[in-house]
Amino acid sequence: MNPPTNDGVRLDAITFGYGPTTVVRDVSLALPAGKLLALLGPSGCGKTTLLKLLGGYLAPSAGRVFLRGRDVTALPPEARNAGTVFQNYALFPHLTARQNVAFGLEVRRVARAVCDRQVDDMLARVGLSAEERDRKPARLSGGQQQRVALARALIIEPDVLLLDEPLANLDRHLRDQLRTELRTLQRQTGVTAVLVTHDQEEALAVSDLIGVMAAGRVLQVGAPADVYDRPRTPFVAKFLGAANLLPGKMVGSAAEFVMVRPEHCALNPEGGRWTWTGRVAGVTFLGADLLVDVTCDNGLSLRVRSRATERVQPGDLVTVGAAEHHLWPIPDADPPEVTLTGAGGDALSPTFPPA
Ligand SMILES: Nc1ncnc2c1ncn2[C@@H]1O[C@H](COP(=O)(O)OP(=O)(O)OP(=O)(O)O)[C@@H](O)[C@H]1O
Repeated sequence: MNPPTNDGVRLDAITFGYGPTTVVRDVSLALPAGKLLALLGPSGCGKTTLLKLLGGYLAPSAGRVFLRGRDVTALPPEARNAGTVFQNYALFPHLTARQNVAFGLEVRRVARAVCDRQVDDMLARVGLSAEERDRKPARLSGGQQQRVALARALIIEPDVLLLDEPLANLDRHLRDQLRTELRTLQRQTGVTAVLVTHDQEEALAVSDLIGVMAAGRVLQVGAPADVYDRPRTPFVAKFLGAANLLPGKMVGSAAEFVMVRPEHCALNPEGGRWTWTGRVAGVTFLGADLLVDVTCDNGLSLRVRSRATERVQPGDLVTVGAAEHHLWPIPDADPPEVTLTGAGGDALSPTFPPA
């Protein structure tokens, strides 16, 4: 079968193990050219391994890898035209920023004058000042080093840009700023990109598509809002943000859980078909919002995100309501090797363990 020409990246049934331990299981996905895919999942789920399989640093035990419609499964990294940015920058310490970025062009024997111009253009695009360009990595901040790493990856006009937690070592403010810059640059250059992250917000904020991974599988791929609003499994629901998972079925659905996000729950609504009564177990002040945890008579715990102007205290008797269109019956179960609790600690404990 010929892959469609708008393919940026395609994985067909990729499986990989370190020795006998399988860490990537039968992964298939397609990313159109020019789009950014965020691979999101808890530590150890196989994100970096999948990125290495894309870059050619590892070879799959089964399946095929296509970049720009070309079957690269048997090709080594240097024949794949992939640009890579790692969490730890991995710049050449003895070279200046300029020389680091020029390296990829020199290997390709680009003429000196052309090379100089392109390197300067690229370093300007990533926001490095003229003076910083002549510094070695040790004299650049983490954010500046990551800008150089990005320039170095982009200057070769890669078929795919592979980003392995590139912002993880930066402080929060810089991380937010750089992720916006990264996204702008990716859009401007039109490069197809795959970003590995365990940060839900980062994945939702920068990507065209999110692939949620757990235990070596990609459980769902879709547009951020789609995956957030319509998760296919309980794990996906929980990993993308706080979720109330109500055990039980809605009429016409085989789902075992119905999801409602805390921001779609209201305290003491007037009327409504979907309401639960209980006592406030805890209140967390977040500035603009409050998180209100409610324990219902039947043992159910519900979290409500409401405006901080709401006046509630632990012990108050309240009603929690949600509009029917915000109730999402989760269509699939998690695969057996994926456990909500085992995969990521407390944040992933199901609110309502299955009976
Ligand atoms: N070189 C290796 N040899 C053996 N096992 C490995 C090796 N590298 C990774 N693993 C294991 O493979 C699994 C997947 O690792 P991988 O680094 O792909 O996960 P990850 O999702 O990127 O995690 P993190 O977010 O912590 O980097 C983990 O269980 C890990 O311990």
